Amino acid sequence: MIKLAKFPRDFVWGTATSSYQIEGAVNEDGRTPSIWDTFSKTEGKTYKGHTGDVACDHYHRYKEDVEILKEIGVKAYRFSIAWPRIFPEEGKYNPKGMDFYKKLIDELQKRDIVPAATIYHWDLPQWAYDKGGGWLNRESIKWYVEYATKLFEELGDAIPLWITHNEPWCSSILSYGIGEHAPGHKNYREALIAAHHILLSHGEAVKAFREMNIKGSKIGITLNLTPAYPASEKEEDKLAAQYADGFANRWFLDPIFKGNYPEDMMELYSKIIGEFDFIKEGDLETISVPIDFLGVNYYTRSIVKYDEDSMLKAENVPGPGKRTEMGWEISPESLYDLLKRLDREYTKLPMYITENGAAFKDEVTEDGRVHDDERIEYIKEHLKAAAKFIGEGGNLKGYFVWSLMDNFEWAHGYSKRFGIVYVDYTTQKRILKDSALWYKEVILDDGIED
Ligand SMILES: OC[C@@H]1[C@@H](O)[C@H](O)[C@@H](O)c2nc(CNc3ccccc3)cn21
Repeated sequence: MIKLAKFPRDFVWGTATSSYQIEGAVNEDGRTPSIWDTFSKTEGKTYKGHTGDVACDHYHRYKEDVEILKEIGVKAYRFSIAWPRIFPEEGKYNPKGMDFYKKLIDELQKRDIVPAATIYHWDLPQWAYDKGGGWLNRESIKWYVEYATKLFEELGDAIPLWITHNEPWCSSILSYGIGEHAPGHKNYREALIAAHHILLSHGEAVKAFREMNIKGSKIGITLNLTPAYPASEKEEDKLAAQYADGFANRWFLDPIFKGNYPEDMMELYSKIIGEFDFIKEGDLETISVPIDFLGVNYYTRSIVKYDEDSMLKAENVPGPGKRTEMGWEISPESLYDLLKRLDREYTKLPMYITENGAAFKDEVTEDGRVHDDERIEYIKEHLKAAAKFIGEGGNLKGYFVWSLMDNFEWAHGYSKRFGIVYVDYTTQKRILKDSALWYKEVILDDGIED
């Protein structure tokens, strides 16, 4: 069999999850509610009122799940830490909450699996929201740094890859502006204030991490990035794509890597939100403190045409490609374009694809298996794009499939399955899908065969 794409021997093959989506045990060992506990229990916010109360019961089944990671042969496992387990109340550290993560890390280390920890993957403690709206309150930076510092103290060098935030775009724009995610606000000025405070909290945590001089550990941030393409060669469609790119990507990439918000978006947004009085002297220096790597979450691209009436002057146009169960166009070539653009315009730092994957209609067939050929195809095509970038000298160091297992898909509840491992939520039985068996071979070969 010829190899379609070969990866470096030290390429980091992983899978990813997040705390609220898999753990369950929402009232156990001192954990208090997060904004997602509140949001998911609010009428109409999630599919059929689904919540993370039980999820994949990973809090109790973590040993079995780490054994599955070993069976698949991953080199690294990206998970997130639930802030409400660590600080159930402001200023009140909960060692029992930390103990869970120490046990999880211990299981990973026993199997030579590298832990990659996301400090914040959207489960803000409800107490923080109750004090001035969570990320709307500039005090959230202090609360976050206290939380992150405790993690560095307790887990420090046991975690080689620290990720400050998962997708600030989602925890701000989607959550305070569009309202699809917790806390469900629909106020664009609030969204930009939240984004600013989240980015500031990132910078302050990196500074705290540097002061602690944690040997062998690296720190970065994960951004969800969606390349925007014009629907035609018309100048107005190109302008629409510029604004769509600013909305999704540059509003976060520029402050982190260039130390400023993009001028064109500042001008556009000022007409909507008024003064940027929440940006203080020195903030952009803090946000742009040097990091060690960039995490890239890639799923799909956008194609836009000019729309005078929309805030962004852009209207999405459906692409020609096949779609996943989320309705997202499958566009592996756009991942290559994205990686090349990041390398060209933003950073030569190591990058990790910290999430890439797809939801498809998965079912357990008579043979007790899940033949998810579409997911194999999706991952294969995106790995080929990644290999092409590496082959051209691109500094891509790893790839984490989203997700290890089916889990709570936010507003979609359990209706969308992203896992390479199937979860039967009535029995909590795990079944390795064909994609997990295929990924195992890719990892063994450090490459893809057709
Ligand atoms: O939707 C799949 C995953 C989700 O389960 C992860 O928790 C999250 O990190 C994640 N981010 C994206 C891409 N961004 C996005 C865009 C619109 C809505 C929700 C997420 C996809 N995903």
